[in-house]
Amino acid sequence: MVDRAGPGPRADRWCGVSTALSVRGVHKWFGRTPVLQGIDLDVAEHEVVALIGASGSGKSTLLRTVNLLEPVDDGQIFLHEQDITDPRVDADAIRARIGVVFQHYNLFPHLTVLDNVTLASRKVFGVRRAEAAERGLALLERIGLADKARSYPDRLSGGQQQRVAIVRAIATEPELLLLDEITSALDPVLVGEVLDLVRELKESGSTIVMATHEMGFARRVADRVVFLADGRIVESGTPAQVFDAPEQERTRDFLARLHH
Ligand SMILES: Nc1ncnc2c1ncn2[C@@H]1O[C@H](COP(=O)(O)OP(=O)(O)OP(=O)(O)O)[C@@H](O)[C@H]1O
Repeated sequence: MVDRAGPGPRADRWCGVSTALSVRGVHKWFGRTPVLQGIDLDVAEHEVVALIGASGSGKSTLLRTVNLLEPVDDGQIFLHEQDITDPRVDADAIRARIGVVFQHYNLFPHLTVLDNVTLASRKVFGVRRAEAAERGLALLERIGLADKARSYPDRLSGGQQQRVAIVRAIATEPELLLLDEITSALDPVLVGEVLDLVRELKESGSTIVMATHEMGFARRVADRVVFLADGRIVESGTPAQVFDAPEQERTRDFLARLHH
């Protein structure tokens, strides 16, 4: 694997950064099919990493192993130096430290927008209703949707729902945010809205790992782009390095195919 990104400008900006996530030698099989074949990936605090690669290359599976939705078959994953693949860990407690947003917004349809945003703070962290509501409203304000607080999700556009799903994921101030194809179900205008929000999160210091098919999205938001093929990291670097001057033939082939 080739990583040309180095510490990069963000490491300078957030001086003294530590490693938020460390994936070490992770293997995963589905039956006899190897899906992750020795993944090593370190993500610094405040870093935004985009996983790119063909369909089936293992991006979602990697995110799912980090969120403990899939057990690893070999290797270890550390969240702020805690081995979260240790079978003795409390998986729910680990998941409470990680925010996740999927392609389909997955808001609870029977809960109002505000209750969607505050549910985890109240149920998992025991924050009092009034305090959770105040914080939830502030988050909705931030994305211009405070007037929808009492609405149900089906009254919102896809882009609005996806932004609510994102603020719901950050409402508990997670140490790490995993975004899995969050723009795939949206039309181009709405992609822009979601992109702006992710950029804002980046500016406020969130640590993000996102799987995406949108190279424009990866280029504009990521500090580092990681290209996966057949469950392996083939190449990693800054967006300019990977997109404009890929060193590996497989990366070049993948990018060339996107343009045809
Ligand atoms: N639960 C499962 N059982 C069996 N095979 C699975 C399962 N989940 C994923 N796979 C297989 O693992 C491989 C990697 O899938 P994964 O979803 O991680 O790829 P991806 O890079 O995220 O693809 P996409 O870009 O299409 O979302 C694929 O071959 C897929 O069919």
